[in-house]
Amino acid sequence: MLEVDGLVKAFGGFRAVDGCTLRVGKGEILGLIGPNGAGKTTLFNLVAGALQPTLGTIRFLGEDITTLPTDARFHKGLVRTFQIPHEFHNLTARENLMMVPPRQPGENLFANWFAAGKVRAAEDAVRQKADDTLAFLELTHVADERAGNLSGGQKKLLELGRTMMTEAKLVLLDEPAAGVNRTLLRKLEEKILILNRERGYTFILIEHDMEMIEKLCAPVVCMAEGKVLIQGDFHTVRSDSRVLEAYLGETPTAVEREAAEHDPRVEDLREQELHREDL
Ligand SMILES: Nc1ncnc2c1ncn2[C@@H]1O[C@H](COP(=O)(O)OP(=O)(O)OP(=O)(O)O)[C@@H](O)[C@H]1O
Repeated sequence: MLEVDGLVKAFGGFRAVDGCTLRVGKGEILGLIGPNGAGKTTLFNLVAGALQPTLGTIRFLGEDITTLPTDARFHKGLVRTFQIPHEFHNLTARENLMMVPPRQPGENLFANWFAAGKVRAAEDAVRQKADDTLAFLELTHVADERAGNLSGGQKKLLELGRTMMTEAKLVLLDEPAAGVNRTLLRKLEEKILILNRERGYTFILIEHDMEMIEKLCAPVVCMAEGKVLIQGDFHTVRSDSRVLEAYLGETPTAVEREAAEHDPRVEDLREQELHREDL
């Protein structure tokens, strides 16, 4: 579905992404992990079209999209979730979903004037789709609530819902677990799995929460210093010494080592490793 070849993004003399080659197959939920500054978000920005690569190519469904603008990629079904924009906080959850479909007939002045009935029918269809999406996400009870008043987890579900209002094929999720409580996290995971297994969505998911990566993602790709370090199943990647080294830093100073020792992500990796050994 997605083929990234030799991708480089240089900021001045520094390469945030440094020769990335990656394949994402249809129906996968690919987990992208790596320490801070590994280049994950920059890679997302390149794939979504928010940044132009210095070198390399990106193909989506067999088509070279390297120079296509973001909205053209969006129309092809390559969708990145974004935090709900600040100016949308005063809109209700339902209205936030209804804003998504591009080129609504209601936006066209002449269509409004000449075909008011048609516009109303289209708006009714969009409203219905928004209500179906809210029902799927179990957010019907907050349909008329201002988006700004929703909890962190509800906002994440709504962001996922915005991708369901389009014909999304590949969805890029940037840290979906961040700021979400455990209960809503389980719900978010469940919805991602249903969208993947029953509705054919492919996902790339950047995440520091290793539990979520383990539950949802195959394959897992670990990036470090702008490069793909390793790709494989969660257990293979987790137990690869290069991955642990990347999280700890190759030649850490005493202070850095002390900080890394207490990094919750490293503790998380270690804990899971010990748990695996127990088994
Ligand atoms: N616009 C920019 N100009 C200069 N340097 C940048 C720019 N954007 C990112 N970088 C640098 O590129 C590197 C990779 O950043 P990026 O945000 O892609 O990492 P990341 O893997 O997503 O990290 P995190 O997990 O902390 O979000 C970092 O060193 C960052 O400071």
